[in-house]
Amino acid sequence: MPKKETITSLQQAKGERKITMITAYDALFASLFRESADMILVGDSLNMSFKGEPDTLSITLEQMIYHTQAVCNGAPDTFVVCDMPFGSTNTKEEALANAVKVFQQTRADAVKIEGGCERADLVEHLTDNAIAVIGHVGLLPQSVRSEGGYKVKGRDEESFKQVMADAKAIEESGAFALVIEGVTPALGKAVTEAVKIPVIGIGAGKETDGQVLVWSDMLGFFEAFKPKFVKRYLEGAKLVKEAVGEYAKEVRSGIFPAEEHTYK
Ligand SMILES: Nc1nc(=O)c2c([nH]1)NC[C@@H]1CN(c3ccc(C(=O)N[C@@H](CCC(=O)O)C(=O)O)cc3)CN21
Ligand SMILES: CC(C)C(=O)C(=O)O
Ligand SMILES: [Mg+2]
Repeated sequence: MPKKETITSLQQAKGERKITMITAYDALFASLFRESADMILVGDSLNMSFKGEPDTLSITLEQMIYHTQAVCNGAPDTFVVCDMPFGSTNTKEEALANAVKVFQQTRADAVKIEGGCERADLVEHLTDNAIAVIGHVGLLPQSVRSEGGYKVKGRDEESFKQVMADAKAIEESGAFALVIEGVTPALGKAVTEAVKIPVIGIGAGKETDGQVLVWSDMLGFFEAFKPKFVKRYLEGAKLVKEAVGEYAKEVRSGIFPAEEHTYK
């Protein structure tokens, strides 16, 4: 098993090697990812692909903590990041209290917070109080209702400049890394060059310091979700359906259970 990444080793990776991040929501899959991924993100995307909700907004801090505990159990030697859910970081005080809860109730190494300039003070309050923070700029899934959809950033000058300012403000606030989501490759590159902290992209082109994907998307389990930035490395849904179909057929025909599956 590779050695657990540290904040220092992740920061030293910038310009030297690409950082690989994948989400996980449970111990079993986390244990399968630990040998390949540098970091595991317990993403609030689990509200969609695990719970089946239409967006990420309704997941609670308690649910995030439960899944983070599971992931830490499955990947004890992997750097684990817990997404701070919608509504858990509205004020500095609330954000710190909730991040402390995450650190006390799980073995997460860091938390991730969506937002730019408007959250910079809040992120600084956390980093001042020994909470390791990853920022998240660009397309912000927790703003889907206020923005009226998932909108790629950087196609116009205004959003390009805004995301650049967001990234710099979050770096200033002491975040040790940044996730950038749903931006043009030019903006992904510009942000990566503008900050000293590692920038991990999702739908942000190939010039970032690393990549993150949602496990159920890249393994082809989440059939309904196939935005442009997802590459399928496995046809999970197809394989699972075939296997369960085979099982059902064998039960119905009496092939399963066979002699070797039966107690003597
Ligand atoms: N399973 C899963 N995977 C994710 O990557 C993910 C989640 N859930 N939930 C939280 C957010 C939501 N994400 C999303 C959701 C939709 C689009 C989307 O519809 N993208 C359009 C872009 C439209 C445009 O060009 O402006 C696309 O067609 O790719 C993108 C990211 C990414 N995150
Ligand atoms: C898409 C990634 C970056 C995320 O925030 C999540 O999985 O919730
Ligand atoms: Mg998230």
